[in-house]
Amino acid sequence: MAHPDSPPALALGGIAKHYGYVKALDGVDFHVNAGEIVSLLGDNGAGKSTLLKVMSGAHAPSEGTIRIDGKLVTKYTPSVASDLGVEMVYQDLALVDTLDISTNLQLGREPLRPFPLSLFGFVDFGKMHKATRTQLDKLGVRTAPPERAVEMLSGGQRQVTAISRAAVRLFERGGGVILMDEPTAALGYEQTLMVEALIKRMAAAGFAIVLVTHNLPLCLNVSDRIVVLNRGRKVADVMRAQADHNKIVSWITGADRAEEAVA
Ligand SMILES: Nc1ncnc2c1ncn2[C@@H]1O[C@H](COP(=O)(O)OP(=O)(O)OP(=O)(O)O)[C@@H](O)[C@H]1O
Repeated sequence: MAHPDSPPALALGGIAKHYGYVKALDGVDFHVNAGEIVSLLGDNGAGKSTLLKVMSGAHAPSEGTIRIDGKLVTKYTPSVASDLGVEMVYQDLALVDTLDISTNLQLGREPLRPFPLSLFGFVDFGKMHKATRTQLDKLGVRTAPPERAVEMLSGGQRQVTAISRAAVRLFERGGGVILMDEPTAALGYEQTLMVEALIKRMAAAGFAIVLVTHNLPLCLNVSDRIVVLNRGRKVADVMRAQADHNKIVSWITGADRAEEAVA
């Protein structure tokens, strides 16, 4: 867990986002601390993806501030986010199917062989697979051998690989924020448990985790805190213990005077 005096790993202040006449977000404050799992919930069109895209640098907010580890960031883009330790795990996973797990994890950072061994191929696959195995061991991930092609993996194994890839990058810098968009969409029961366990291990390792999901059981199982958006406004921001299934549904649907729940 973060030191109580540490600033949040990621903090958004007064975020508004307009798409033409559509006000997708309206004055949203949001933060996540190191070691914390925050679920972001809301009905279709509530603004979850838009807020996640603001956090990842993919969308510039129309108004508001972004702070990483307490520092105000201007000109926030996906590459600035990545440099500052904010990694997004996309719903479509963005893995290269024809390549193995190792290459997907190390893409762009593959260990190279020195001359004259490079005459037999530039990439040192032995070293790369070994490094991947060590990294996956650190994450407690044992799904498939690093040599296996991603196209041979199950949905759950692919999801775990995508999350591991973000985690491996962040491990190298000693922490950071992982943003996940529907990590268990289209996964079976066992696979969801596998992803759930990985999310918890990563938070225990000190990562800050933001989870956009429609999966209430997942949210209730893993979250430390739950944030609900309704028509672009934050209507609840509560610790897990203060939420249950019925309350969450009423915040999502707006059936409650939910502003009372905003901390
Ligand atoms: N690129 C865009 N151009 C115009 N309007 C957009 C765009 N992206 C989102 N919107 C609008 O902004 C609002 C919020 O959309 P957003 O995708 O953030 O919601 P969401 O909570 O992620 O919904 P879902 O659960 O369906 O993915 C919606 O009214 C949506 O139609």
